[in-house]
Amino acid sequence: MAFTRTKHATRDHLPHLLINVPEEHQEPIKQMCLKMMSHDAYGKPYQWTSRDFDMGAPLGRGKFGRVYLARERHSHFMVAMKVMFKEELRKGNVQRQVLREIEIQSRLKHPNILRLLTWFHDESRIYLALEIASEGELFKHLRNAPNHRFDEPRSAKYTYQVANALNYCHLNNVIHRDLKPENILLTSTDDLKLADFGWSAHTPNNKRKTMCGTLDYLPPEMVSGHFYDDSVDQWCLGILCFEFLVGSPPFESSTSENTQAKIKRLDMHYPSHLSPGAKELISGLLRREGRISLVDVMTNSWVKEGMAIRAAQLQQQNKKGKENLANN
Ligand SMILES: Nc1ncnc2c1ncn2[C@@H]1O[C@H](COP(=O)(O)OP(=O)(O)OP(=O)(O)O)[C@@H](O)[C@H]1O
Repeated sequence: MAFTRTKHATRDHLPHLLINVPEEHQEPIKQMCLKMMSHDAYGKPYQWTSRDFDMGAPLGRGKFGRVYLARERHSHFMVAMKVMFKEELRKGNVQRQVLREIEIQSRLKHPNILRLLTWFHDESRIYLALEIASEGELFKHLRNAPNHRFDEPRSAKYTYQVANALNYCHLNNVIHRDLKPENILLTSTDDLKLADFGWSAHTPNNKRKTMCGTLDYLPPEMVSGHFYDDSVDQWCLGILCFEFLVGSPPFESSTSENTQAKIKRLDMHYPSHLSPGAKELISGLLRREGRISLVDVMTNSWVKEGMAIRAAQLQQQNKKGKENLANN
C-alpha cells in the first residue's frame, strides 16, 4: 500500500498479492498496485497534503468532523477522509482527545479496527485518511433490522469480531472504553470495524478512574467512581451483544439516575426469545467481577455455531444475488 512505510511489496510480489482477487478484477487491481508502487510516498517518508486527494461525496457528519469519499490522485486509491476544523476542536476543547485518537488509531492494525492510513493538517483543518467502511454505522443497520434487532447468528459473528478487536487492543495496552453500535462501522463484506478511539486510553499497569463512555454502556465500577481496568470493555461487549439481540441495551430507562441505579443493582431481564447459549454468554460478561475473557468469548460454542450459520447465510445470499443478476 502507498501508505505503509515499512515492509513494502515490490513488482515481484504482484502475483502473490493477486492470489485471492477474482479474475475479472485482476487487471485493474494490478494497475492500481503498480501506480501505488511508483508513488513518491511508497516506502519513503512523505508529507501528504489535501492536494494529493480529490474530494468526493459526503459519507457522513459527526460532532466535529465531516467525512468524504476521497481518491488519492496518483494511485486512485479510495479513502474516507475525515476533515475537522481546528477552530471547532478548540471551541469544543477536544484537541487532546483528537490527538489521542490519532496517536492510538495509527498504531492499531487489525482486520476489525478501522485503519487510519495517514493524517495531515493545514492552517485551519486536520485530515484523517481512513479505510472505507461502505455500509456505514452499524447502529443504522440495527435500527433498520426487523424489530430493531439482529438474529442470533449475525449477533454471534459481530460479537466475535468485536471481541477479537478488543483482545488485540488489550494486548497492545489500549482500552476502548466507548463501545456502542454508533462507534462500529460495517463493510460491504459484512465485517465490523471498530472506530472512534476518542475515549480510549493507554493502560500502563495502574488502574484508572476517569468516568467516560456512554451511560447505557457504563459498567458498575465506573458508575460508582471506583478504579477500573481493561475488563470494562468485556462489560461493554456484554451490553453490545444484548443490544444486538434485543434491540435496546439492558439497563435503559427514562432517566440517567434510573439507568445508573439499575446498573449498580444489575437489574436486567432476558427476553424469552433469547437462547440459553446467548444468555449464558451475556451473563458471563455482565458481572461485577470475574468477567469471562475475550478469548473465552471467541471460543464460546454459541459464538462459534452462530458464526458458521451466518457464513452459510451470506453464501446463500451471494448465490441468490448472482442468480438475480444473471436473470436480469
Ligand atoms: N471510514 C468510514 N467509511 C465510511 N463511512 C464513514 C467512515 N467514517 C465515518 N463515516 C461516516 O461518517 C459519519 C461521521 O463520522 P465521524 O467519525 O465524524 O463521526 P462520529 O464518530 O459519528 O461522531 P463524533 O465522533 O463526532 O461523535 C459516520 O457516522 C459514518 O456514517
